[in-house]
Formats: sequence, structure tokens, C-alpha cells
Amino acid sequence: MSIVTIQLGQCGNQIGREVFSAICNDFHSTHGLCYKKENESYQEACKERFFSEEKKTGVPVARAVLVDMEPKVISQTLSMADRSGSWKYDHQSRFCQKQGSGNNWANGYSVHGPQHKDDIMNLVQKEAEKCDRLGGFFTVMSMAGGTGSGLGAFVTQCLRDAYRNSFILNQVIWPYGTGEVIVQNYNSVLTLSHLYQSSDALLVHENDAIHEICAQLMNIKQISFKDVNQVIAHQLGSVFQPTRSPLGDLMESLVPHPEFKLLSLRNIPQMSENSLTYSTFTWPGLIKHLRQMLIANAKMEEGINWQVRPPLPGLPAPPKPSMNRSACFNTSLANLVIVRGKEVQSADLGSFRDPSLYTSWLNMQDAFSVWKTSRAFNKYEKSASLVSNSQFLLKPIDNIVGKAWNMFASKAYIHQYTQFGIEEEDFLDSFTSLEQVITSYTRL
Ligand SMILES: Nc1nc2c(ncn2[C@@H]2O[C@H](COP(=O)(O)OP(=O)(O)OP(=O)(O)O)[C@@H](O)[C@H]2O)c(=O)[nH]1
Repeated sequence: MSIVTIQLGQCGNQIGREVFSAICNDFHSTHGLCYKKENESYQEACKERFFSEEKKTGVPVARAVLVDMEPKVISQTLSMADRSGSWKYDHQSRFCQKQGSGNNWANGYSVHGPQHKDDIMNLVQKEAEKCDRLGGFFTVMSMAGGTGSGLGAFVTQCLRDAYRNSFILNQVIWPYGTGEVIVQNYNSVLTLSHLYQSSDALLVHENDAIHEICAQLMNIKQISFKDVNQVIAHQLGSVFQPTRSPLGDLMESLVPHPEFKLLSLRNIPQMSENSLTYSTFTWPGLIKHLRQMLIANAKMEEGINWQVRPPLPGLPAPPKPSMNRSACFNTSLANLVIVRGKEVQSADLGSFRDPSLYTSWLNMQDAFSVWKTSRAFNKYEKSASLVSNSQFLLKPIDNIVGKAWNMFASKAYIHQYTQFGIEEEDFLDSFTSLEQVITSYTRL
């Protein structure tokens, strides 16, 4: 099964490249710690999933379409991949123009989208036709810019129309809480509400949280987007690599109802290569931390709140005051844990099968899945990833919707959107649909 990746805007292209690079490094890695045969079939499956092969040279070519409204980032992305020597992009599989969307969602969605739909969808079709078995589409974009978010939402809609039976997973980057563009909350509200209609699931990474991982776990002093993107790529790689039908299996395990499409990803351990050399891990230790990260909604193993506990059986969950949600128990709809590496069969995931972690309306068999792979990931002898459909995003969404609503109430910057055909009515629809998402997750 193969996946076609669509990289949109600056953020989508920069992260997309890191993802392919992480996947390629992993399948070339000699730290697999498993039998030769198992390693070979793992490598074959990974290659087929993400790469085709250049006929003349045999070099892996990413199954990707690169889209941006300005040429600079795409040129850099192509040449960095070429320089790696171990994989490349198909240079024909890109679409760019001369000028970006100016952080304006409406410009990306209502102007660039319809104008360039045919060209972009032709490139997608060419990539899809190169796959013997198409498993679905993986789009990568930011929520807050103009091209990735606006054009990305438009392209996702086109994918849904053209490939009704294919899975679509959107990787979205949540903007930093402060210091970015003033209209980021508008763009985010419009992106989320539109993607919610066409995508099968949204896998969300928050820039602030990843930044913290770079600072605290990776020990990086001056953090760049490259560092942040490498952490995101590592997390994504840890999930995509061992799956049989990558997107299908994920959706089946994690998205039991179309009202609940928000997925988070956590990974343990994460540390600099230096520290890794001197560290050893046990399965019980890793799993205990990962479980507490889930229930206390911590993004990393550092600074977890160990006081948060699941509600006692028979008692209603404590009320969740929205101002202080981070200190509260994070209820799950569904979880998937992926454990990889040495002695993986001995990893006991029983603590994730505790019904008090979940909403009551799903059976435990439907709410929790485990994938075990003895092929280690990257340089980690043992590692565990958790993909979770839970209340993790309630507070950030509440925040973004609240801020956008306050701006909207005073009609701030609305003219920037109406000039490109996004009306007040469209904003109201977006607010309503996200309020519904908030209500649904709050009731879990
Ligand atoms: N993690 C991460 N975030 C990024 C990166 N580049 C930009 N962002 C975030 O993405 C948002 C801005 O979106 P961009 O992707 O730069 O914008 P764009 O989609 O190219 O749209 P226009 O510039 O309006 O054409 C901000 O929230 C940035 O913090 C990146 O490489 N990694």
C-alpha cells in the first residue's frame, strides 16, 4: 500500500522533506535489532509505501506533490533532497507560482485554489497512478498561513471529491500562541472547520509543544524550524513505519465516529544522540510514563503531572472547568500504542486497557489497539508512540475560537477576507461547526 503525500506552503514543504528524510534514514539504519529477513521485508514495505524508484538509478523517489505559491521554499526543498544522495523528489511533481497568499486564508482558498485546481489535481493523479495500490493521501500544512491553510483546505476538498474511497489524513501545524500574525486565529478557525468536513482525520502538532521538546529533551539552545520539524518527522515516522495499511489501519483503530477526528501523537523516549548513548530503558518504565502523559495531557515525559488520576469507577468524572483544563483528566475516545524494539513481546500494555481512561460508549476492543514490531525505530533500542483521539485539543481550540470570535465581534480584519469572497456568513458557519466539535469532545 502506498501513500501520496501532498506538501503545501512553506511549513508543509519543510516538514514533508524532514518526514521523507526520517523515513529514509530509518530504513537505511543498521540499528534494526531484528533478524535479517524481517529487516528486509520491513525495508521493502517502507520503500513501497513512500517511494517509487527511479528507473535508471534505482534511487528512491518520494511519492509526493509539492505545492506552494512562491518558488523559494520548493527550490530549497528539492535541492536539499537531491543533495542527500539517498532519495529525491520528482522535479516534475511540483506546482508553484510567483507570489504567496500573504497569510490570507481567503486568498489561498477562494483565489489560488480554484485558479490552479486542474494543474494541482493533475499532479496528484500522476502520483496516484504510479502506485500499484493506493492507500490514501497524507497532506502536510500549517493552520495559520495562507497557502498551506487556505489552499490546503481547498485541495483536501478536491481530493475528497476525486477519490471518494481513499483515506485522507491531514497533518496540521498549530501556530505558536504568541508572536505570529494577527489573523492566525481566523485562519485556524477556517482551516479546522473546512478540513473537518473533508478529511478522515487531523493529526495535530502544536509548535509550542514541539519547541518545548527541543529545548528540554533534545537540549537544543537556539531552536530553528529545522529542529522542530525533525522532532515532528521522527514522531510521524515512528507511527507510519510499522503499519500494514498505514492510513486505513490508523483510521480503523482511532476514528470510530465522524464527529471525532482530532488525533495527537506522543512519543517516548526522545533525547539527543549524546544522551541516548548513556541511557537504558525498560518497557514498564516507558509504558508507565506514556500512560501518565495521556491522562495528564502532557506532550513530553519531562514535567508530567503525576497527581492526575482517572475517575473512580461508578463516580462521575470531576467537572472540567475550562480555565483549568490542563490540570484535569484527559478522557480518550480511542488510543493506539505502537511499541518497537528489543524484547517487544514482553511489553505489557494492560494499563491502557483500563475502561476508566475511555468514554463509556465504546467497547474496550474498539477503543484500544496495540501494534508491536521488533524492528527498532531510528536509533532507539526501545520506543513507544501513542496516537490518541482524546480531549487533548479542547483547551487550544477553545482558545483559538474565543480569540477569533472576539476579533470577529468587532469586525476586525474581516474586509481582508470578504475581498476574496469569504463572507461573514462563512465565518459564522465555521464558528458553529467548531463549537459543535468542542461540545462533542467535552461530553466524552
Ligand atoms: N513547525 C513548523 N512550522 C512552520 C514552518 N514554517 C512555517 N511554520 C508555521 O506556519 C505558519 C505560517 O504558515 P506558512 O506555511 O509559513 O505559510 P504558507 O502556507 O506558505 O502561506 P503564505 O505565506 O501566506 O503563502 C506559522 O504558524 C508558522 O509558525 C516550519 O517549517 N515548521
